[in-house]
Amino acid sequence: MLVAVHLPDADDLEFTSSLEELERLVSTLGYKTVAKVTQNRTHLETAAVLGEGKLKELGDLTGGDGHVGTTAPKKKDKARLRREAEAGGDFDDDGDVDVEEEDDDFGVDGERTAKVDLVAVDHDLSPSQARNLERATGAAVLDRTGVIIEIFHRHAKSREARLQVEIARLTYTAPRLRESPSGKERQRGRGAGEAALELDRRKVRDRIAELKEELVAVQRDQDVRRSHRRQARRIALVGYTNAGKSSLMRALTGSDVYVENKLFATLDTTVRALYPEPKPRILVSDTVGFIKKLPHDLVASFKSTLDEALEASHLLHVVDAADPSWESQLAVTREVLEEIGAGEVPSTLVMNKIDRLAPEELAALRVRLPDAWFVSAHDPSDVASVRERIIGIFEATYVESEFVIPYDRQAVLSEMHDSGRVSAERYEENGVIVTYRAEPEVIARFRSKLERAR
Ligand SMILES: Nc1nc2c(ncn2[C@@H]2O[C@H](COP(=O)(O)OP(=O)(O)OP(=O)(O)O)[C@@H](O)[C@H]2O)c(=O)[nH]1
Ligand SMILES: [Mg+2]
Repeated sequence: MLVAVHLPDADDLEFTSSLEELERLVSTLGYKTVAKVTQNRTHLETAAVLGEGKLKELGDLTGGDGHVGTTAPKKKDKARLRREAEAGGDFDDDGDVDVEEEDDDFGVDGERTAKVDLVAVDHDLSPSQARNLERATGAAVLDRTGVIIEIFHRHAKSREARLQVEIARLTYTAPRLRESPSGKERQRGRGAGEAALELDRRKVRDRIAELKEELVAVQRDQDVRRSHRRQARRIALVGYTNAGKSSLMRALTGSDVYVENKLFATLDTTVRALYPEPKPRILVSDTVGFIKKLPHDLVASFKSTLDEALEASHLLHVVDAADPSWESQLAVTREVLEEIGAGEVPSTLVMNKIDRLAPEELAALRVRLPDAWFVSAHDPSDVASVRERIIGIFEATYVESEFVIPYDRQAVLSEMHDSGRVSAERYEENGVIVTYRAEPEVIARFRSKLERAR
């Protein structure tokens, strides 16, 4: 069940697309949305976001009693416990959790026929709002941040990503611990509860510190690995989630990175060489997608997941041109890039999925964005032209120079072929005269190499 309040500062498109995005986010978690409860209001209600009447309506739909009672929530906490148990929660070693029956025949017209597993709210909830909503609905409640953290938690694969997500998750859960005592604490009775809570909070703090240390170690290892790749020329694909970065990566590198029509299909950076390989080769990084209202702790985790990519000399900013909210997605991506210190890296807009646009829409966009590349990642000839243009980006920095390479130093000539473009070779008495185009640093490197040999 999705819940959102249409506040006066959001226009209709923003409101619906945000809600649709939330729907896609929960579907990434494996939930099917059965209904959306929305309300026009000037502000969010302090107690439980929705007004009293709407809250009652929501309770009817979810099988809860629809108000923020004062009694200790007994039954309702099971949902939370179960979720935490499923998610491998760190605080509840109480494995003895009742699993409530699941029932699929939910009356969309709002009859009280079945329970829902999750109420996802498209606003940031305070711990007490979340708590109150859980009481009123009898279901587990997550806000957008909680949903996103949960996705990362379930899907992060690399050691580094998992550490970062765990830190974000604990930081998110810690304040919520205060107002929602876990089963373990309740068993200990009232007085003990307080002490146990203190203990739990301290445990969380210690654990966060521990994880941060581990993270530093993992990152040190990666720095070493990265420095081996440093000479390579690199570009990074960045952009909003589901824009088509991985699809483009696959097509450009002939690799089989994961592509899926779901949000946050990619959570780790992968690096592959452009294929067929130009000389010198160019590395392409595929990165995690951005999303609006990205939880702050995850921004930090994005930063480090993205660090590698940000060492790229050029960013291809991939945009889903067929998404009605592409403009705000573009703005969000730029903001986050700015925030993680990548605002200055040169970038090119790649308007993707143009196969989904009507010809006149495409024409209008071309006029608006004269410098952007317009492509479909599914069209091989578009991909080929992206490849050529990527090579072009690097060759644009080339300068031309002439070298004399003695006959006993022909190995240097073959190295030169590997790191730039040899445009002419003339065999003379004292060696091969080579007209060479490459990056200025590369030219300088060969100069000093040949000087030294003399
Ligand atoms: N029609 C069309 N669909 C595309 C195109 N490029 C990608 N898609 C589809 O868009 C969906 C998302 O593609 P991905 O490549 O996984 O997107 P991503 O940017 O890597 O997404 P995240 O990893 O979730 O951030 C998939 O269903 C793709 O098949 C395109 O040019 N045209
Ligand atoms: Mg991807």
